[in-house]
Amino acid sequence: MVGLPARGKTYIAKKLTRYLNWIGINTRVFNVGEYRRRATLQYRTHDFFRADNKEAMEIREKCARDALEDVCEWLDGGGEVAVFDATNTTRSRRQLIYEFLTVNHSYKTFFVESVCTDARIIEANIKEVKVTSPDYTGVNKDDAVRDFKIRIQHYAEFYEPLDEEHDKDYSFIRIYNQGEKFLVNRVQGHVQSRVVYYLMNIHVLPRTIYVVRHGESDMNRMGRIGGDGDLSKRGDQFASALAKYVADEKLENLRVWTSLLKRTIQTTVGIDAPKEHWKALNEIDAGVCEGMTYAEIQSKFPEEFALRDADKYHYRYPGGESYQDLVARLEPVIMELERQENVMVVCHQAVARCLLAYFADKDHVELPYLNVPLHTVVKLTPVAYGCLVEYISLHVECVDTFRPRPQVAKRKRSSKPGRRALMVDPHTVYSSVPADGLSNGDSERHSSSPVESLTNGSAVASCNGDMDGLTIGAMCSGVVN
Ligand SMILES: O=P(O)(O)OC[C@H]1O[C@@](CO)(OP(=O)(O)O)[C@@H](O)[C@@H]1O
Repeated sequence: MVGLPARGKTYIAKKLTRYLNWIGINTRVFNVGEYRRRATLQYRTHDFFRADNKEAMEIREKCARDALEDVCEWLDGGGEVAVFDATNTTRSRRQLIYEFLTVNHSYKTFFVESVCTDARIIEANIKEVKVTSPDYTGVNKDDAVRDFKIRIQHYAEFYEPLDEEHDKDYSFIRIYNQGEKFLVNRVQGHVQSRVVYYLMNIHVLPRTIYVVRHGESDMNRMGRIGGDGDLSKRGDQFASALAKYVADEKLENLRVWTSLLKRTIQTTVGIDAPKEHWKALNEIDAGVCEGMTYAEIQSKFPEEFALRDADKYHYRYPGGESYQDLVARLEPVIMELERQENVMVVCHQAVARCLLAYFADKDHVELPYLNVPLHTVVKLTPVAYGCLVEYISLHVECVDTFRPRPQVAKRKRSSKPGRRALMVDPHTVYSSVPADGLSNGDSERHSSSPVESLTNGSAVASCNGDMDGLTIGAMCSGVVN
């Protein structure tokens, strides 16, 4: 990152990192401010940032070098992208970065500069995020704003922006006033071009995104997966409740997106807003298992069933898709969502999980077990460095289609290279979702053993998904080595 303080660098760094991780590129932010805070501990005024403060300058240099060492260690250990979040406002600092990472370690360096000349944006940024920074713990808000503005001046005295002449050999993007215009130079390779495309699509205007599953379907009531069934009577009631909810929210220029499947289109009939239907929003394709209950899959394809339980994110149904495939299919949807303002996406269980994982920064282990109940609106509101996630039940009864992370999952080393050796008990009994009322997770699985040990000595702790009303943070995060 490059740019004066309060130019949204950390916002960009975190958002980009969330996106790259979601598409499967292992990415991490290294924030030099955190190294500085660890090194200095006590509160520092703007004096600390004066270029003639020799002692402070040495500390700042050391922090940057330490962070760069950590970047290298992390990339050497299998990390794919490191976002080096600091001001990096001088040519000498950028040269140090380039020499360290590209010349000495052969990693590609790509600079992302945020240039901001709009005083209102800077003021808003200072007030929204800077005064609550740990640098100003216990400091009065006005004093913090005043101090921070002087800190910016100290940086501004020595600021050398990236420019086409001096920096023509570097790969970089300059973003002006949060996306008003861009200058892109020497993009090298696939990752950089995806980064550029992403950064050119995001915006910071306030808006709300709603992710909703279709109303309960006849297939849901029978506990059958996939297919293209109609809504049940209760599903229709939810459709009416949703139309009322949308009308009450009084959103400007709301757009409604559905999949091409009947149950999502039927759910939106009463909503008074322009609608678009995306094939990319169709539910995960369960291949040969389409239309079956989990119990039927388990009895007809016990090995497949066990494989899915062992690694639900990567498991691909024969003739169908995996969650990983689904994320790839949904990337254009995410990109378009980033470009839009208020949008309601009416979709399906697996699709909703993938979209929510992006917004709430959930990893591949948690993603396929996020609990997204039917007849519930998930409301996403962007806040400083992330997203507020609210679950709003519209109080229309429905079945529970959530199948918790299985309790029984053993692995042992394979004797045949390349073939995953699994010891998931394919005989654990499943019952289908009851057709006559609200089910809880208990109705679905009756398993025997609570925790299984792995052959390498560590354990997989099982846990059930849970929702705490406001966030989807309390989900499973078991680690499988
Ligand atoms: O990945 P799992 O947990 O099986 O959930 C996906 C399943 O959810 C279901 C319901 O069980 O989605 P949907 O919301 O479209 O009805 C199935 O169609 C789909 O296969």
